[in-house]
Amino acid sequence: MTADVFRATGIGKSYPGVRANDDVSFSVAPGEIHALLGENGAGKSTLVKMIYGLVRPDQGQMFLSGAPHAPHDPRAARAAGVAMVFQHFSLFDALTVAENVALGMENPPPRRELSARIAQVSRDFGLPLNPARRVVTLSAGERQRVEIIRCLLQDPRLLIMDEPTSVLTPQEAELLFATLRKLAGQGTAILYISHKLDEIRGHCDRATILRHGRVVDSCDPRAHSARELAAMMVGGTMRQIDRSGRQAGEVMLEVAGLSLPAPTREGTALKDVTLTLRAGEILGIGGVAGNGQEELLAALSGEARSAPGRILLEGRDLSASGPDARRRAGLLAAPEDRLGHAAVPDFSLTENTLLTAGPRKGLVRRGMIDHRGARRFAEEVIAAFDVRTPGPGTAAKALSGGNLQKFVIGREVMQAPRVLIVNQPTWGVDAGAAAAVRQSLLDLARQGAGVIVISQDLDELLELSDRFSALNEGRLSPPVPTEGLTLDRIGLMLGGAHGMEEARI
Ligand SMILES: Nc1ncnc2c1ncn2[C@@H]1O[C@H](COP(=O)(O)OP(=O)(O)OP(=O)(O)O)[C@@H](O)[C@H]1O
Repeated sequence: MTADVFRATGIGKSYPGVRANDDVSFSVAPGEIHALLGENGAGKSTLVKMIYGLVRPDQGQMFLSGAPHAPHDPRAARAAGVAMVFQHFSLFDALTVAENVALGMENPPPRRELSARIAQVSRDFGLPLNPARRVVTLSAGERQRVEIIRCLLQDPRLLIMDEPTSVLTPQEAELLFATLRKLAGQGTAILYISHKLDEIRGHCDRATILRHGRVVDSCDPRAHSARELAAMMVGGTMRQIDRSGRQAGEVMLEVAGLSLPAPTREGTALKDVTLTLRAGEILGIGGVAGNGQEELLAALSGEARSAPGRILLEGRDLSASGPDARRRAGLLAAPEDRLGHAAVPDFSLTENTLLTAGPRKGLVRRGMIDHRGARRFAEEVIAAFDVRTPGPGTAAKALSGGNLQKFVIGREVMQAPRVLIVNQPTWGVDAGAAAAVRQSLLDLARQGAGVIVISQDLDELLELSDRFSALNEGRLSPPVPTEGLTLDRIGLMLGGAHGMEEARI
C-alpha cells in the first residue's frame, strides 16, 4: 500500500557509453510540487521521458497510485493519468487554440463543448486564454497556457513540467506558479524540472537531486540557499563570477539606423536599431521573446544583409557581407536555437565545429576540409567548456541540452572573436555551467572583445552587462548603465511588449 501518486524503484537506463539513470528511486506525494534537480546530463529528461512513455527503462519499476506503471508510449501514459508540458511547444501556428487542444486529445468533444471547457478551465485556474485565437498571435506565455490547459483537460494525477519558465516573463512565471499551486491544492502531483534554483526554493515542496544518473540527495529546497542546492548538484562548491579587470576601449561595433523588413509573416521588422559597442564591454539586450531578438542576431551575423553603412566592425563596413566574411573579420554569433540552427543534429561535434569555425580557424582551405584540425578544435572546446560527452565523434543530438549549449558557446568563444553576439547563452544550462559560460563571456571582454548578450533572463543581464537596452517590437531603446538598475525599471523599459499586459491580469 502506498499513498504516493508516483513512485520509482531502482530505475536504470543506459545509452551507448552513458548510464543516463542508475538505480533511481524516489516518490511524489499528492499535492506536492517536486523538483528534479541536477547538472546538465544528470539524467532528468531521461527519467521523465520514461514516466511519460517516450523511453523504456532497462531496469526497475514505476508505480502510479500504487499500480504498476510501464507505459509503452505517451498515449498509454496519458491514459494512466500522466501529463507533460515540454520545453518546446508542439503547437500549429495556423490553427486556433481550440483546434490545437483538440489535436492533442484522444476523443475530442464537439468544438463548442470543447471551447466551453477550455474557457471553464482557464477561468478556474486563472489562465486567461481565448479559444478562438490563432496560435500565431500568442506570446510564449500564452502558448504555454495552451499546453497546460490541454494537460488540465485530461485531469492528470501527475503533471510533469520541463523547464517551463525559461520562455516566460517574470509576470507570466508568477501566474504559472499560482496555477501550479492551485492544481497541487486539488491533489495533483507535480514534477518540476528547472535550473533556476531561486524559483525552486520559492515554489517547490521537495527536491530530488540527481548526479551522473544517480539520486544523490533529497531535501526541502526551502530550507537551503541556492548556493547549497548547487553544491549538492555538483558535489562541490560553486565559483563566484569575476567581473574585474575590464576597461571600455575603442569602438568595436557600430550599428547605425538598421531597419529590415520582417523575414516572415510571423517575424519582427527591425526599426532603426542603433548601438555602439566598445572593446571590453558587455551590452545586455532584454525583451520578451518575439520582439526581434532572432532578427537582430541574423542581421549582425550576416544571415540577413543590410544597406551600406549600417554595420561597421572596427570601422569596416560589413553590412553587405555574408556570415563567412563577417566571421573572418571577427564578428561571431551564437543563435538561440542550438539544435537545428546553431548545430546540425545528426552531425558529429567535429563536423559541427566546421559550421562556424571553418573560416576563422583555417579548417577549410581551397575547398579541402582539415578533419584532424576540426577534431582537435572540437576536443579543445569539449575540454575547456567541460562538455560532458563520450567524444567529438558524438552526434550533436545525443548531447543533453545544456551540454550542447556549452559546446555551441565554446565553439565561438574559442575562435577569439573581436565581437561576439549571443542569444540566450545559458538557456537550459545548469547553475554551475551557466556560471562558467558567463565567466567565459566576461573573460572574452577582459581580453578586449566586445560582447552583446541577448537574453530573457533579466538576472543574467544584470549580472553580466555594463549597459542595458530593451528590444521592443523591433526597436532598441537607448542603453542605460546596468549599475543601480532595478527589475522594476527594466519592466518599464520592456513595457508594451506583447504578452506583458495579459500577464499582469
Ligand atoms: N538518445 C540518446 N542517445 C544517447 N545518449 C543520450 C540520449 N539521451 C540522453 N543521452 C545521454 O544521457 C545522459 C542524460 O541525459 P539527460 O538528457 O537525461 O540529462 P538532463 O539531466 O535532462 O540534462 P539537461 O539539464 O542538459 O537537459 C547524458 O549524458 C546524455 O548525453
